[in-house]
Amino acid sequence: MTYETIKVETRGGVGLVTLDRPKALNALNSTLMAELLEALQAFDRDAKIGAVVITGSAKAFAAGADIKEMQALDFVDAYMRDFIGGWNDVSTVRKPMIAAVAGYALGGGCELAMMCDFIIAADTARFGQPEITLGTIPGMGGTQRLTRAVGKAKAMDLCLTGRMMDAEEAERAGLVARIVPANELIETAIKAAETIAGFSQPSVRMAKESVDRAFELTLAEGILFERRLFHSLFATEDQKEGMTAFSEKRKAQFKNR
Ligand SMILES: CC(C)(O)CC(=O)SCCNC(=O)CCNC(=O)[C@H](O)C(C)(C)COP(=O)(O)OP(=O)(O)OC[C@H]1O[C@@H](n2cnc3c(N)ncnc32)[C@H](O)[C@@H]1OP(=O)(O)O
Repeated sequence: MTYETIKVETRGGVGLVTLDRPKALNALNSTLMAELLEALQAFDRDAKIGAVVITGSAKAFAAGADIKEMQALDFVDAYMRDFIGGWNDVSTVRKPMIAAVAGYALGGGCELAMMCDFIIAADTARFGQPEITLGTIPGMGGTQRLTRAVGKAKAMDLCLTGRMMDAEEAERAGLVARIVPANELIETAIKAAETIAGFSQPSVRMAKESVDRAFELTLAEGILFERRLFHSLFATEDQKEGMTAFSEKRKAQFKNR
Protein backbone atom coordinates (compact mmCIF):
# COMPACT_ATOMS: atom_id res chain seq x y z
CA MET A 1 0.00 0.00 0.00
CA THR A 2 1.40 3.42 -0.90
CA TYR A 3 0.32 6.59 0.82
CA GLU A 4 0.58 10.26 -0.07
CA THR A 5 1.35 11.73 3.35
CA ILE A 6 2.81 8.92 5.48
CA LYS A 7 5.42 6.18 5.14
CA VAL A 8 4.60 2.77 6.53
CA GLU A 9 7.11 0.02 7.31
CA THR A 10 7.42 -3.03 9.49
CA ARG A 11 10.51 -3.92 11.50
CA GLY A 12 9.98 -7.46 12.77
CA GLY A 13 6.95 -7.34 15.03
CA VAL A 14 6.84 -3.52 15.02
CA GLY A 15 4.79 -1.28 12.75
CA LEU A 16 6.42 2.08 12.00
CA VAL A 17 4.44 5.03 10.63
CA THR A 18 6.37 8.17 9.64
CA LEU A 19 4.34 11.32 9.03
CA ASP A 20 5.58 12.74 5.75
CA ARG A 21 4.34 16.21 4.79
CA PRO A 22 7.72 17.94 5.22
CA LYS A 23 6.76 21.19 3.46
CA ALA A 24 3.95 21.78 5.97
CA LEU A 25 5.85 20.46 9.02
CA ASN A 26 3.55 17.42 9.02
CA ALA A 27 0.44 19.54 9.60
CA LEU A 28 -2.46 17.14 10.07
CA ASN A 29 -4.94 17.43 7.21
CA SER A 30 -7.83 15.13 6.38
CA THR A 31 -5.76 13.05 3.94
CA LEU A 32 -2.95 12.49 6.43
CA MET A 33 -5.30 11.56 9.25
CA ALA A 34 -7.32 9.19 7.03
CA GLU A 35 -4.11 7.50 5.87
CA LEU A 36 -2.72 7.33 9.40
CA LEU A 37 -5.92 5.73 10.68
CA GLU A 38 -5.96 3.23 7.84
CA ALA A 39 -2.34 2.22 8.53
CA LEU A 40 -2.90 1.96 12.30
CA GLN A 41 -6.06 -0.12 11.87
CA ALA A 42 -4.21 -2.44 9.45
CA PHE A 43 -1.46 -2.93 12.05
CA ASP A 44 -4.13 -3.55 14.69
CA ARG A 45 -5.56 -6.38 12.55
CA ASP A 46 -2.14 -7.88 11.72
CA ALA A 47 -1.32 -10.70 14.14
CA LYS A 48 2.41 -10.39 13.32
CA ILE A 49 2.54 -6.83 14.71
CA GLY A 50 2.86 -6.43 18.48
CA ALA A 51 3.38 -2.66 18.82
CA VAL A 52 3.44 0.49 16.71
CA VAL A 53 5.70 3.55 16.57
CA ILE A 54 4.47 6.86 15.14
CA THR A 55 7.11 9.44 14.29
CA GLY A 56 7.66 12.54 12.18
CA SER A 57 10.74 14.38 10.90
CA ALA A 58 13.73 15.83 12.71
CA LYS A 59 12.09 19.29 12.57
CA ALA A 60 8.51 18.36 13.38
CA PHE A 61 6.55 15.44 14.73
CA ALA A 62 3.57 17.55 13.62
CA ALA A 63 2.96 21.32 13.82
CA GLY A 64 -0.75 20.85 14.50
CA ALA A 65 -3.88 20.55 12.44
CA ASP A 66 -3.61 22.11 9.01
CA ILE A 67 -4.51 25.75 9.63
CA LYS A 68 -4.96 26.43 5.92
CA GLU A 69 -7.49 23.60 5.65
CA MET A 70 -9.40 24.88 8.69
CA GLN A 71 -9.37 28.64 8.25
CA ALA A 72 -12.50 28.98 6.10
CA LEU A 73 -14.63 26.51 8.06
CA ASP A 74 -17.83 27.85 9.61
CA PHE A 75 -19.63 26.66 12.72
CA VAL A 76 -22.52 24.85 11.06
CA ASP A 77 -20.19 22.94 8.74
CA ALA A 78 -17.79 22.00 11.57
CA TYR A 79 -20.65 20.96 13.85
CA MET A 80 -22.76 19.10 11.29
CA ARG A 81 -19.91 16.95 10.01
CA ASP A 82 -18.34 16.66 13.48
CA PHE A 83 -15.07 18.06 12.12
CA ILE A 84 -12.07 16.04 13.36
CA GLY A 85 -14.36 13.83 15.51
CA GLY A 86 -13.07 10.74 13.69
CA TRP A 87 -9.44 11.67 14.41
CA ASN A 88 -9.94 10.52 17.98
CA ASP A 89 -10.15 6.94 16.57
CA VAL A 90 -6.34 6.87 16.79
CA SER A 91 -6.88 6.41 20.53
CA THR A 92 -9.03 3.31 19.93
CA VAL A 93 -6.14 1.25 18.49
CA ARG A 94 -5.74 -1.73 20.84
CA LYS A 95 -2.05 -2.41 20.28
CA PRO A 96 0.49 -0.32 22.16
CA MET A 97 1.55 2.82 20.30
CA ILE A 98 4.67 4.85 21.02
CA ALA A 99 5.04 8.43 19.79
CA ALA A 100 8.68 9.13 18.89
CA VAL A 101 8.79 12.92 18.93
CA ALA A 102 11.55 15.17 17.56
CA GLY A 103 11.10 18.88 16.92
CA TYR A 104 7.67 20.50 17.10
CA ALA A 105 4.68 18.64 18.53
CA LEU A 106 2.19 21.50 18.61
CA GLY A 107 -1.59 21.66 18.78
CA GLY A 108 -2.91 18.55 17.06
CA GLY A 109 0.67 17.24 16.93
CA CYS A 110 0.90 17.26 20.71
CA GLU A 111 -2.62 15.83 20.88
CA LEU A 112 -1.73 13.02 18.45
CA ALA A 113 1.34 12.16 20.53
CA MET A 114 -0.88 12.08 23.64
CA MET A 115 -3.26 9.62 21.93
CA CYS A 116 -0.32 7.19 21.89
CA ASP A 117 0.40 5.10 24.97
CA PHE A 118 3.63 6.87 25.76
CA ILE A 119 5.98 9.43 24.30
CA ILE A 120 9.71 9.05 23.79
CA ALA A 121 11.16 12.49 23.04
CA ALA A 122 14.32 13.59 21.32
CA ASP A 123 16.21 16.31 23.17
CA THR A 124 15.05 18.63 20.36
CA ALA A 125 11.33 18.10 21.05
CA ARG A 126 9.05 21.05 21.81
CA PHE A 127 5.47 20.58 22.96
CA GLY A 128 2.64 23.07 23.10
CA GLN A 129 -1.03 23.86 22.59
CA PRO A 130 -0.82 27.18 20.72
CA GLU A 131 -4.43 27.17 19.48
CA ILE A 132 -5.18 30.21 21.67
CA THR A 133 -2.86 32.27 19.41
CA LEU A 134 -5.16 31.37 16.49
CA GLY A 135 -8.33 32.45 18.25
CA THR A 136 -9.39 28.93 19.10
CA ILE A 137 -8.76 26.09 21.57
CA PRO A 138 -7.44 22.52 21.35
CA GLY A 139 -9.96 20.23 19.65
CA MET A 140 -8.28 16.81 19.61
CA GLY A 141 -8.27 16.21 23.36
CA GLY A 142 -5.54 18.66 24.39
CA THR A 143 -7.37 20.24 27.30
CA GLN A 144 -8.29 16.78 28.60
CA ARG A 145 -5.28 14.52 27.98
CA LEU A 146 -2.71 17.24 28.72
CA THR A 147 -4.42 18.04 32.03
CA ARG A 148 -4.44 14.36 33.00
CA ALA A 149 -0.75 14.08 32.03
CA VAL A 150 0.72 17.23 33.56
CA GLY A 151 -1.95 18.51 35.98
CA LYS A 152 -4.12 21.61 35.94
CA ALA A 153 -1.46 24.27 36.58
CA LYS A 154 0.80 23.43 33.66
CA ALA A 155 -2.08 22.52 31.32
CA MET A 156 -3.66 25.92 32.00
CA ASP A 157 -0.29 27.63 31.49
CA LEU A 158 0.24 25.92 28.12
CA CYS A 159 -3.35 26.25 26.83
CA LEU A 160 -3.82 29.86 27.98
CA THR A 161 -0.41 31.32 27.03
CA GLY A 162 0.26 29.13 23.99
CA ARG A 163 3.90 28.81 25.04
CA MET A 164 6.02 25.78 24.14
CA MET A 165 7.84 23.53 26.59
CA ASP A 166 11.06 21.72 25.81
CA ALA A 167 11.69 18.00 26.25
CA GLU A 168 13.16 18.35 29.74
CA GLU A 169 10.20 20.32 31.05
CA ALA A 170 7.83 17.84 29.38
CA GLU A 171 9.60 14.91 31.03
CA ARG A 172 9.62 16.62 34.45
CA ALA A 173 5.90 17.32 34.04
CA GLY A 174 5.08 13.69 33.20
CA LEU A 175 4.13 14.16 29.54
CA VAL A 176 7.20 12.34 28.26
CA ALA A 177 8.40 8.90 29.36
CA ARG A 178 12.06 9.28 28.30
CA ILE A 179 14.36 11.72 26.52
CA VAL A 180 17.09 10.51 24.18
CA PRO A 181 19.58 12.22 21.87
CA ALA A 182 17.85 13.04 18.57
CA ASN A 183 20.01 10.62 16.56
CA GLU A 184 18.93 7.73 18.79
CA LEU A 185 15.20 8.49 18.78
CA ILE A 186 13.85 6.03 16.20
CA GLU A 187 16.04 3.13 17.24
CA THR A 188 15.17 3.67 20.92
CA ALA A 189 11.44 3.77 20.14
CA ILE A 190 11.66 0.69 17.92
CA LYS A 191 13.64 -1.17 20.58
CA ALA A 192 10.99 -0.34 23.18
CA ALA A 193 8.26 -1.47 20.75
CA GLU A 194 10.18 -4.70 20.02
CA THR A 195 10.42 -5.39 23.75
CA ILE A 196 6.64 -4.96 24.05
CA ALA A 197 6.01 -7.07 20.93
CA GLY A 198 8.11 -9.87 22.47
CA PHE A 199 5.83 -10.28 25.49
CA SER A 200 2.61 -12.26 25.67
CA GLN A 201 0.14 -10.20 23.65
CA PRO A 202 -2.93 -10.93 25.82
CA SER A 203 -1.07 -9.60 28.87
CA VAL A 204 0.21 -6.58 26.91
CA ARG A 205 -3.35 -5.71 25.82
CA MET A 206 -4.69 -6.11 29.33
CA ALA A 207 -1.90 -4.00 30.84
CA LYS A 208 -2.77 -1.22 28.37
CA GLU A 209 -6.51 -1.53 29.01
CA SER A 210 -5.95 -1.47 32.75
CA VAL A 211 -3.71 1.61 32.77
CA ASP A 212 -6.21 3.39 30.50
CA ARG A 213 -9.03 2.59 32.93
CA ALA A 214 -7.20 4.60 35.61
CA PHE A 215 -8.45 7.73 33.81
CA GLU A 216 -12.07 6.59 33.69
CA LEU A 217 -12.83 4.74 36.92
CA THR A 218 -12.78 5.36 40.66
CA LEU A 219 -9.75 3.89 42.46
CA ALA A 220 -11.81 1.04 43.92
CA GLU A 221 -13.38 0.19 40.55
CA GLY A 222 -10.01 0.43 38.81
CA ILE A 223 -8.32 -1.86 41.30
CA LEU A 224 -11.12 -4.40 40.94
CA PHE A 225 -10.92 -4.17 37.12
CA GLU A 226 -7.15 -4.72 37.29
CA ARG A 227 -7.48 -7.70 39.67
CA ARG A 228 -10.11 -9.39 37.49
CA LEU A 229 -7.86 -9.05 34.41
CA PHE A 230 -4.96 -10.37 36.50
CA HIS A 231 -7.09 -13.38 37.52
CA SER A 232 -8.07 -14.01 33.88
CA LEU A 233 -4.43 -14.23 32.78
CA PHE A 234 -4.07 -17.43 34.87
CA ALA A 235 -6.19 -18.99 32.10
CA THR A 236 -3.44 -18.40 29.51
CA GLU A 237 -0.69 -20.78 28.43
CA ASP A 238 1.70 -17.81 28.42
CA GLN A 239 1.30 -17.25 32.17
CA LYS A 240 2.28 -20.90 32.78
CA GLU A 241 5.19 -20.54 30.36
CA GLY A 242 6.34 -17.21 31.85
CA MET A 243 6.40 -18.43 35.42
CA THR A 244 7.86 -21.87 34.51
CA ALA A 245 10.60 -20.17 32.48
CA PHE A 246 11.43 -17.97 35.48
CA SER A 247 11.72 -21.05 37.74
CA GLU A 248 13.83 -22.87 35.14
CA LYS A 249 16.05 -19.78 34.69
CA ARG A 250 15.43 -19.54 30.94
CA LYS A 251 13.79 -17.01 28.58
CA ALA A 252 10.04 -17.47 28.18
CA GLN A 253 8.74 -18.53 24.77
CA PHE A 254 5.36 -16.85 24.52
CA LYS A 255 2.75 -18.09 22.03
CA ASN A 256 0.16 -15.37 22.61
CA ARG A 257 -2.24 -18.03 23.86
C1 LIG B 1 -6.11 20.07 16.25
C2 LIG B 1 -6.59 21.34 16.90
C3 LIG B 1 -8.07 21.37 16.83
O1 LIG B 1 -6.26 21.27 18.27
C4 LIG B 1 -6.09 22.62 16.28
C5 LIG B 1 -4.65 22.80 15.88
O2 LIG B 1 -3.80 21.95 15.90
S1 LIG B 1 -4.35 24.37 15.30
C6 LIG B 1 -2.63 24.35 14.86
C7 LIG B 1 -1.76 24.53 16.02
N1 LIG B 1 -0.38 24.70 15.57
C8 LIG B 1 0.19 25.89 15.42
O3 LIG B 1 -0.39 26.92 15.65
C9 LIG B 1 1.63 25.89 14.92
C10 LIG B 1 1.72 26.60 13.58
N2 LIG B 1 3.10 26.64 13.09
C11 LIG B 1 4.02 27.47 13.61
O4 LIG B 1 3.80 28.20 14.55
C12 LIG B 1 5.34 27.47 12.94
O5 LIG B 1 5.21 26.88 11.67
C13 LIG B 1 6.43 26.69 13.73
C14 LIG B 1 6.78 27.47 15.03
C15 LIG B 1 5.99 25.28 14.07
C16 LIG B 1 7.72 26.57 12.86
O6 LIG B 1 8.10 27.87 12.41
P1 LIG B 1 9.16 28.01 11.21
O7 LIG B 1 10.34 27.15 11.47
O8 LIG B 1 9.39 29.46 11.05
O9 LIG B 1 8.42 27.37 9.93
P2 LIG B 1 7.24 28.03 9.10
O10 LIG B 1 7.83 28.82 7.96
O11 LIG B 1 6.27 28.73 9.97
O12 LIG B 1 6.50 26.73 8.53
C17 LIG B 1 7.01 26.00 7.42
C18 LIG B 1 5.82 25.69 6.52
O13 LIG B 1 4.91 24.87 7.24
C19 LIG B 1 3.63 25.48 7.25
N3 LIG B 1 2.94 25.14 8.50
C20 LIG B 1 3.44 25.07 9.74
N4 LIG B 1 2.51 24.73 10.62
C21 LIG B 1 1.37 24.58 9.93
C22 LIG B 1 0.03 24.23 10.29
N5 LIG B 1 -0.30 23.92 11.56
N6 LIG B 1 -0.88 24.19 9.32
C23 LIG B 1 -0.58 24.47 8.03
N7 LIG B 1 0.68 24.78 7.62
C24 LIG B 1 1.63 24.84 8.57
C25 LIG B 1 3.92 26.97 7.13
O14 LIG B 1 2.80 27.65 6.69
C26 LIG B 1 5.05 26.94 6.14
O15 LIG B 1 4.56 26.72 4.84
P3 LIG B 1 4.54 27.94 3.73
O16 LIG B 1 3.54 28.92 4.28
O17 LIG B 1 5.92 28.44 3.68
O18 LIG B 1 4.05 27.27 2.48
